[in-house]
Amino acid sequence: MAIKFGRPIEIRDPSTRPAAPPLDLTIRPRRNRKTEWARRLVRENVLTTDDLIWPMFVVDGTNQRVQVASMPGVERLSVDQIVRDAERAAKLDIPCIALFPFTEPSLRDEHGTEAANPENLICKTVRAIKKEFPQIGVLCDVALDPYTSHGHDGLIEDGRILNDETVAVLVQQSLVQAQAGCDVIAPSDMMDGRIGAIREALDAAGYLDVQIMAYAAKYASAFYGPFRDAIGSAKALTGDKRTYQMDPANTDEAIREVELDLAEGADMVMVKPGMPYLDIVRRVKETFGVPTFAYQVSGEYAMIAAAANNGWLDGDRAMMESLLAFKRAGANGVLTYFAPAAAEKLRQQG
Ligand SMILES: NCc1[nH]cc(CCC(=O)O)c1CC(=O)O
Ligand SMILES: [Mg+2]
Repeated sequence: MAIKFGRPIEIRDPSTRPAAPPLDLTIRPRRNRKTEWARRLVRENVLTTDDLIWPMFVVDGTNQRVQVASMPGVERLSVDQIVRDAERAAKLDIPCIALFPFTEPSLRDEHGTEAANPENLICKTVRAIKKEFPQIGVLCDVALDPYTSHGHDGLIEDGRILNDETVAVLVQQSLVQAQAGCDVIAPSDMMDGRIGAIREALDAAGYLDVQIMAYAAKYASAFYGPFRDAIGSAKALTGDKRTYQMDPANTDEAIREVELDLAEGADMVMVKPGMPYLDIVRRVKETFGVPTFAYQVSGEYAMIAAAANNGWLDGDRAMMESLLAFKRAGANGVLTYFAPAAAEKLRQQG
C-alpha cells in the first residue's frame, strides 16, 4: 500500500476490494477531474490580484503599527507606515486600497465635524500616498461613524438618524476627500439619496473623474464587530443600525437599493457583508450587469483567521477558497483584509 502524506492512496491487493459489477454509465463527470491539467482546462473561474481591494486602518502618530485584537494579522498604521503598505500593495499588483481612520476620541463629536476637515487623518493619508505612489487606486469610505461620539453613521435627533441633514455632511466629507486626491468615493452610510447628492457636488466642483463605489446593499450585520474595534467605535455605539442598514432577511430590497444608486450615478456597486450574502451578489450582477463588488468584512476575516490560528482549518486554503467563491458568485472584485496574503499566494502559484 503506497503511503503519501501519511494516508493510504491505493489498495493494491484486489482481494480486499469490494466486488461490484461496472455501472452502465455513459457520463462520468469525474473524467474531467482526473488530473491537474484536466481540472485546469475545465476551470470556470479564476482569482487574480486584479480582483483585490485592500482595506487599511490609519491611526495618528509616526511609526505606529498597532495590532487589532479581534483581527489577527491586521494593524492600525500611522501615515508613514500606511505609505509603506501602499508600496507593498503596488509591488503586489493590488489595484486599489481602501482607507479607514481611527479617530482620536477627543476629535469625535455629536455632529462628526472632523469628517469634513480637509486636514483630517484620512485626507493627510491620501495626500501622502498619492505623492509617493500616484498609480495606486485609493478608495475612501464616506460615513460619519469614525467621527461621531455616538458611533452612528449619521446625525441624531431625539434618537432618530436624520437622513437629509446627514447627506449634507457626507457631501462635504466627499469633497474634502476628492480634494485630497482620493480616486473612489465609497459611501457606506446607507442614507437615501446620498449618491445623487455627492455626484452632483463632485461634478459642480470639477471632480468629474472621481468614481463612486456605492455600498448599495449593506446589511445590518453582526459581522462588522471587529471593524468597530479597529476604528474605535464599538464602545461608543449606542443601539444598532437597523433604521438605515438593511434587514438580513431581504433580497428584493437589495435590488431596489442598487437600482436607485445606479440611477443616482454610482459607477460601481457593492454588497456587504460578503460570504453570507453571495446570493445577493449573484442577483445584483445578473440583474444589472454593472461592476459589482463584495466586502468580505472584518467578522468573516476574524472567523477564518481564528480557526486557522487554532489549527482547526487550513488558513491559506480557506482564504483562497473564500475569495474564489466571490468570483463564482459574479463579483468583479472583493474588499478583503486577506488582500496582501492572497496576492502573495497568487504570486507563488505563478
Ligand atoms: N460605515 C462604516 C463602515 N464601513 C465599513 C464597515 C464594516 C467593515 C468591516 O466590518 O470590515 C463599517 C461598519 C459599520 O457599518 O458599522
Ligand atoms: Mg440606498
